[in-house]
Amino acid sequence: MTAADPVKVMKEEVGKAAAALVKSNSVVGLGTGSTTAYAIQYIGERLKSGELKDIVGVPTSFQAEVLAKQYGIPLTTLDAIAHIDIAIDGADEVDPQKNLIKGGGAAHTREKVVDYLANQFIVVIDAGKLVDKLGSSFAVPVEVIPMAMTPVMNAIKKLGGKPELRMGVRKAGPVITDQGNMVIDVRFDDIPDPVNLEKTLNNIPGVLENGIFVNCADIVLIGEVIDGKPSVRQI
Ligand SMILES: O=C[C@H](O)[C@H](O)[C@H](O)COP(=O)(O)O
Repeated sequence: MTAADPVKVMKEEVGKAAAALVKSNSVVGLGTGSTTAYAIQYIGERLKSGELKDIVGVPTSFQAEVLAKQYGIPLTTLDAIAHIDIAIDGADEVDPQKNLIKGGGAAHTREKVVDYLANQFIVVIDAGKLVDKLGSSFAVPVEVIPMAMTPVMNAIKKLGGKPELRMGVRKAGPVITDQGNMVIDVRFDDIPDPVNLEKTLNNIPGVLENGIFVNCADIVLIGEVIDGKPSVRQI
């Protein structure tokens, strides 16, 4: 028998813990990525068992929509609801102030809309996503409309960033987002002020949204494996 992949174990454990926080009669923001996928699965299982009743989900991506349908979670749109009670979403980096970099799956634009609207935003990560400073291991994803790609890249270079157009895997050419745009991944040697950088990037004409999320995460659930045993702690 092969040993379970510890990262997968952490993701499943933390996804399950987040799913347990969802209450009946609530509107749930459904995030994107491999960690949130477990939360969606366990929300579906709680619905199926009758433990959870009358919830509707607001998906943050085509991936979340497909998974929600697969696990029997009824869906709605932002036009049909007055609020979101809880959103569950992953992250690529989390700093001690609970600022995030998101967008490893190119879904950060819709995620930002849904996660910021939620009364409670729960972030689900494995312990490897914790960093002392944002940008230390992950580039900042920037969604850009295709005709503005070159001027946006030039503007980013002037800010000291190193932009790289995200290319598809098993697809020739760039990654195309759910909105039909492209993603530029930007490496910064240092991000001393994430609040300011988020605004500065979004002010470049042609940028739709970037993956820096500040002042929005309420709880970060961290999946860990300690002495071979999976556990979840929160900050
Ligand atoms: O665009 C994708 C999202 O921001 C994801 O939530 C993020 O990349 C984390 O994904 P994962 O849980 O697969 O590491």
